[in-house]
Amino acid sequence: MNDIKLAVLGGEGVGKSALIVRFLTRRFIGEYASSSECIYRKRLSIDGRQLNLELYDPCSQACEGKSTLTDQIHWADGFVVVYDISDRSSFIKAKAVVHLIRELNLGVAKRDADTLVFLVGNKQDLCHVREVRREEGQRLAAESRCQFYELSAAEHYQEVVLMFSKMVHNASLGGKAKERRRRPSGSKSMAKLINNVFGKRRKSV
Ligand SMILES: Nc1nc2c(ncn2[C@@H]2O[C@H](COP(=O)(O)OP(=O)(O)OP(=O)(O)O)[C@@H](O)[C@H]2O)c(=O)[nH]1
Repeated sequence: MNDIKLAVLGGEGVGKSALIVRFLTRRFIGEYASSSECIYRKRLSIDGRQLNLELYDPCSQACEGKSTLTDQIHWADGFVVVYDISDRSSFIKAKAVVHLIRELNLGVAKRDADTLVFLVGNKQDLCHVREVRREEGQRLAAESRCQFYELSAAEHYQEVVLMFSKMVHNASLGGKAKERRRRPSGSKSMAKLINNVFGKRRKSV
């Protein structure tokens, strides 16, 4: 069975947990605990194949055992980088995250340059107080070889599911190559790294 590991990254309060919870449970519950990082786990069937999905939701505030962005980037098969369209500072942060992912990819190996990254402008329902134009998101995505989405965890259930499903599908296609790249360092050391980075917090939905 394939294991797919996705990290949802971005600034504080952009709606990372809201997007994950919407995808996994269909619900938008409004308020989400943000004092700890966690990994949500779910078994999925995509194109008739069984997959174990792990979705990493970081902690924006200072918290025990907090992993670094570099650790998160090394752990995941794909990234959803989120900003809030009504908060320009969150777009600047998303841009920095996307650039860092691309820089680290190049540092590891040239063939990793196209690691899967989706750029998501969330809170589209707040477009009356928009601070980031859609074209700016599109431009950053095009420059950084990302797929781009503007959506609302609050109002667009179908779009949120489509976005994550596409990410899981694409990550599953690249999984074998990734597994081959991981093998030389040994699966034990990978498991150890994950435990060191994320501790033992796990959530199943
Ligand atoms: N209007 C609107 N509010 C949203 C949307 N998504 C999330 N929110 C709200 O934004 C706030 C932050 O959402 P979270 O999901 O906790 O954001 P986060 O990025 O996980 O936050 P941290 O873990 O603190 O970094 C909450 O009050 C959510 O209800 C959206 O699509 N539209």
